[in-house]
Amino acid sequence: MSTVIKNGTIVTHDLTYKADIRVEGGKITEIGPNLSGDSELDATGAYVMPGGIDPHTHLEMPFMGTYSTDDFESGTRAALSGGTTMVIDFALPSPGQGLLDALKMWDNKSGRAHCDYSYHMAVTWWSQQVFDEMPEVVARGITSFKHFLAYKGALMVNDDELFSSFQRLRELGAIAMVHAENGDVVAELSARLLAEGNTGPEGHAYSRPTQVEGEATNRAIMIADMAGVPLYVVHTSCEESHEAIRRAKQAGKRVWGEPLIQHLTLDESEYFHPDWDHAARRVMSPPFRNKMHQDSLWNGLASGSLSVVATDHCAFSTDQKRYGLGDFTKIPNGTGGLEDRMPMLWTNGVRTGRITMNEFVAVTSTNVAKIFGMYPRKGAVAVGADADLVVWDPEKSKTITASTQQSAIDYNVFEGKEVTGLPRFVLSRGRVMVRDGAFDGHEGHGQFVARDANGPVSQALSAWKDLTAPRPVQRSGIPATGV
Ligand SMILES: NC(=O)NCCC(=O)O
Ligand SMILES: [Zn+2]
Ligand SMILES: [Zn+2]
Repeated sequence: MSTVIKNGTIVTHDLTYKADIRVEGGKITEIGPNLSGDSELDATGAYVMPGGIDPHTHLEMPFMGTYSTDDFESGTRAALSGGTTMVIDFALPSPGQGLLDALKMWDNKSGRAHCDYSYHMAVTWWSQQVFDEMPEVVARGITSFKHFLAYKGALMVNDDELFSSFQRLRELGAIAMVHAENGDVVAELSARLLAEGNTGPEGHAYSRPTQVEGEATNRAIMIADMAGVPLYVVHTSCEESHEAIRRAKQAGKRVWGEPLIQHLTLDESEYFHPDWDHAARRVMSPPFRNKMHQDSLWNGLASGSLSVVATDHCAFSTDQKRYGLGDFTKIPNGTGGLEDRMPMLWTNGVRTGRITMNEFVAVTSTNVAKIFGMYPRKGAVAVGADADLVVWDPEKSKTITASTQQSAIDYNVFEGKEVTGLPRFVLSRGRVMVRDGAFDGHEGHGQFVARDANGPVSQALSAWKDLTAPRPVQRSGIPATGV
């Protein structure tokens, strides 16, 4: 059975052209004019793009005494409804828990996914066991490892652990990832703010100024460079962090930055809202920033110093947020966004001229696939690629509201925002999951995607580090050892 997407304009990260696409057996089998097939999807007036890939989600994640509410079922339903056809979630061992044990837990949850998925592994503690289990994790196609420099006393690792882990990742050809906020400083500032009576959600923003992010980003970049491993900085929210990434890139270091759609489009005024629930629902780390920082992030996407737009989807209900009434440090950190990332980025990025359509495809899909070792199977409109495709109607509009969303939580941080640019059809390995805007998915359709280690960037960096590694100077006439 073949499906043909007809009369659309294909938009990839580097090309825009008119052609039809034939899909068969879950793959793209032909691209060209005047194709026909067993069934047809009309893409007249629409763009046909690689489905979005969100490289940063936390579905049913144990965190801050609870579990994030969206699981692999509701989370991937939300993803597909917004044009995202793959997510990479974080397998998160509790400190003391083995990596392989955590993977089993994530495998038990992900069977309900509607779309394809992969995992990053989190390194939340360091030991011989973690060191020994890393090769098996990489062999299973989980080739990126996240480290938290924040969340002191919970998930945070120290610099010696970070350096040990980064060196191991270099040996394995894996990618290092970092949540870059200085957890020691955040803990001190939080204690002081609480003691001074700053107990509300705005205290969360006060406790995490941009300096804590800039410092930690710079530190992680330098440690990664000394270890010789490529580094991916998650949720880059401010100029200080972006500046560190920009500077590192200019100096030839291998680093990528990932702004979130929330940081691009929402600002810190949310935390000063008179309604406690409104403010607490927006508590995430790092917090939202001001317009200057937002401009920096947009400019980074346009110039290429920032590479990906993600969501960090980690959705907690209002009741869960209320764990933090009277103490902002107990508000579960995280916001949703999976259904809204693509329409919000299109509306605020492409329609305003901040980024091009091709840049949109790059930062929502292709760059993710390249960085994380699954290109061109994912992130491409090419013969042989998985038929993860979105037929994007640039004129279709809606107002975002929790009452019609797929996410299981009771609010939406983008409530009331008008978006123009929405999926008409979304295909996951050829199966139509969204039809004329209506969800028509299938629980359990999603498959795990094993990713490659030792990508071109890892190879190049390793070769350069080997070439420039310290070597003893060979001197004649002087004994090599003392007498
Ligand atoms: N970002 C956030 O506030 N929650 C999710 C966990 C993380 O990525 O730090
Ligand atoms: Zn994080
Ligand atoms: Zn996260």
